[in-house]
Amino acid sequence: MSEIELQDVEKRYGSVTALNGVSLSVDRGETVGLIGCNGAGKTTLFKMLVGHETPDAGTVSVGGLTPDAGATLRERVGYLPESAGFPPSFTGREVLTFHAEIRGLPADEREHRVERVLHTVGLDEAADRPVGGYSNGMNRRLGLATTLVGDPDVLLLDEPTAALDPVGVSNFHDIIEALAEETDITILVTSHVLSEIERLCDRVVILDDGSVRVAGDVTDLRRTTGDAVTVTATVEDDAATVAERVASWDGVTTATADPPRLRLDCDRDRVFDVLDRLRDATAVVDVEISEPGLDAVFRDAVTASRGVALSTGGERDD
Ligand SMILES: Nc1ncnc2c1ncn2[C@@H]1O[C@H](COP(=O)(O)OP(=O)(O)OP(=O)(O)O)[C@@H](O)[C@H]1O
Repeated sequence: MSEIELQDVEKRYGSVTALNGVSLSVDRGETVGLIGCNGAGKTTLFKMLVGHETPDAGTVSVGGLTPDAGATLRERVGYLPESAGFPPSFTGREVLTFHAEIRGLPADEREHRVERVLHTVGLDEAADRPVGGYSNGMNRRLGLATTLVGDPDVLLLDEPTAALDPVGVSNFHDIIEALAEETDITILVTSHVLSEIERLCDRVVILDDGSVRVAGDVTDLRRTTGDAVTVTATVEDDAATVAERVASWDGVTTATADPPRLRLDCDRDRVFDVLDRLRDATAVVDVEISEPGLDAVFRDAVTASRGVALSTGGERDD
């Protein structure tokens, strides 16, 4: 049986339809990414899974519980909202002990559980410092620890790494990957950084305007973007002139220049012929071949649902 099951879920706020017939099934132990533009309905869906909202129509079940199960549901679900603040004078350990208490952990288990989650998120050494002095990354990891202290079956992470520096992002990813690998916790994560979803998730769900547009295995979805690969090369000759010449070659779909870089979209089975020709035509300093990522899948899904092309990466519409 699925850990999370939504059937034709609708949620309205006045005249705004936040969720419009969402059906979704997530198995225990899966890590699923939820992506969509601002206002697509991601946070509303999370709030429903943790029982902060109830559906106007349709059904929601998490581990067999419905959103109106209240505290019983919240014991099973750890929810890390987009922003979570803590009293600055509390130490990390005090924050977690408080969360352990409100989650109803017996007093004799609290200390051990707090110690364990401090270790999981790498805050052992900072445990007794006031959180007012924590970095953004440490704050986010403490937020994650507050969700883990109740030993949840389901973890909901809403843009968990927004505003973190690259080291903070990488530390956070390592923790999530370890959790996914070493436990059977079910993880749902939203992000506007699609490479993050590609790294962390087995499956992805694309929401737009309150509806699921695409859902599937990350690798399979990337394959649906066709047989194109992108070659990025640094060339010694003027890249714009080279791009003009290369644009008409067999196997090249588009050629653009951002001197000294050249960017070519090529047919996958012709890419090495194109590279050989390129090397004959100009001195190539370095070259990189990349496959289309989730950003292409996302753009196609949203473009198809709206009937208009997104102008840029398309992750945000604000
Ligand atoms: N409490 C509320 N009252 C009124 N409208 C709301 C409320 N919560 C959400 N909405 C509206 O529902 C829609 C979906 O919002 P939601 O926050 O779920 O989107 P989101 O995908 O999480 O967006 P973001 O990426 O910006 O966080 C938006 O149009 C939003 O304005």
